[in-house]
Amino acid sequence: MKVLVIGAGNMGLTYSEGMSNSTLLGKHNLKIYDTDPKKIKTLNKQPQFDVYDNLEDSLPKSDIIFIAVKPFHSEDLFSKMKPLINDQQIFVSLMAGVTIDTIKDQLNAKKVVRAMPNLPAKVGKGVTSYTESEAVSKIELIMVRNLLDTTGTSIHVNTEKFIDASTGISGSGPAYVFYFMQSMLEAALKMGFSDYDSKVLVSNTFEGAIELFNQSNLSPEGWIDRVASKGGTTQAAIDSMEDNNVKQLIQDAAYAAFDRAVELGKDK
Ligand SMILES: NC(=O)C1=CN([C@@H]2O[C@H](COP(=O)(O)OP(=O)(O)OC[C@H]3O[C@@H](n4cnc5c(N)ncnc54)[C@H](O)[C@@H]3O)[C@@H](O)[C@H]2O)C=CC1
Ligand SMILES: O=C(O)[C@@H]1CCC=N1
Repeated sequence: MKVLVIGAGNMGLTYSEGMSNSTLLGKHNLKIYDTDPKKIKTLNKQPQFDVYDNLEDSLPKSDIIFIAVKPFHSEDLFSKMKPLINDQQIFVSLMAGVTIDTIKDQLNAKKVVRAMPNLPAKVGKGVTSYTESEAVSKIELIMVRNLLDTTGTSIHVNTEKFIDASTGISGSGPAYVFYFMQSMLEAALKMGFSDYDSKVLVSNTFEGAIELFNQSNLSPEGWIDRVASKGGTTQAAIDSMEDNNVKQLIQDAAYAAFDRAVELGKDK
């Protein structure tokens, strides 16, 4: 099985590293193609990848092709790929919004998997949702899933609506968590802690809370009850968030990302 990754940015490189560190692909079965000469130069120093600056030499002989460019680059890319592809190849798009129908039409491809990963894939803790076009067989889907899972875990969804929805939850989600972290860091700094101490307080609070959650069957609400004493400090904080409708605002944000994913698909 020969894999090509198109676009060596955050996501493309993360997947390339995940796949090359796994036992799924033998040596020289992972190719990376990018148009940025600086990226090519840096990547050429990494022996685990075969790096290409053109599609003619990299695309025709690949079995599974990951597409990890920004959505607005897809149209131009597809027009260049179109003459070089065949019906047996499987295209795995990591792009937000771009629909399977768009990929099938603009690329003239049959086998398409649309996936929505997230950035913790960089540390093997990613979560990816994925769905496929009719022409992708069960075995092919398992092969793709195994490749996706080299960066963490994945869930299969039956419709693309859930790819757009998961963009609003898990795809963009790490940024919401970082936003919360940034807010807590700024609060700690305002209270007079040093940069270093603020970071230790905030990062360990997040890490510890996630660990508690993962090691139990308790819901986040259940854990809030364990932290909060009646009439105490946590209750004061939670009351303040409830008064300010923070839960609703976070849900609105997730829906804004979901809506934007749908909109990106319509722009094409
Ligand atoms: N960054 C994230 O957290 C997530 C990103 N995504 C999706 O992944 C895709 C890539 O995002 P990032 O990796 O963050 O972008 P990025 O900007 O880090 O990487 C894109 C790469 O594509 C290359 N490129 C541009 N045009 C090209 C072309 N025609 N042929 C070959 N290479 C080309 C660029 O040189 C760059 O290296 C996007 O479509 C995004 O929607 C999905 C989920 C999470
Ligand atoms: O912001 C974006 O459009 C991409 C998709 C999910 C995370 N990053």
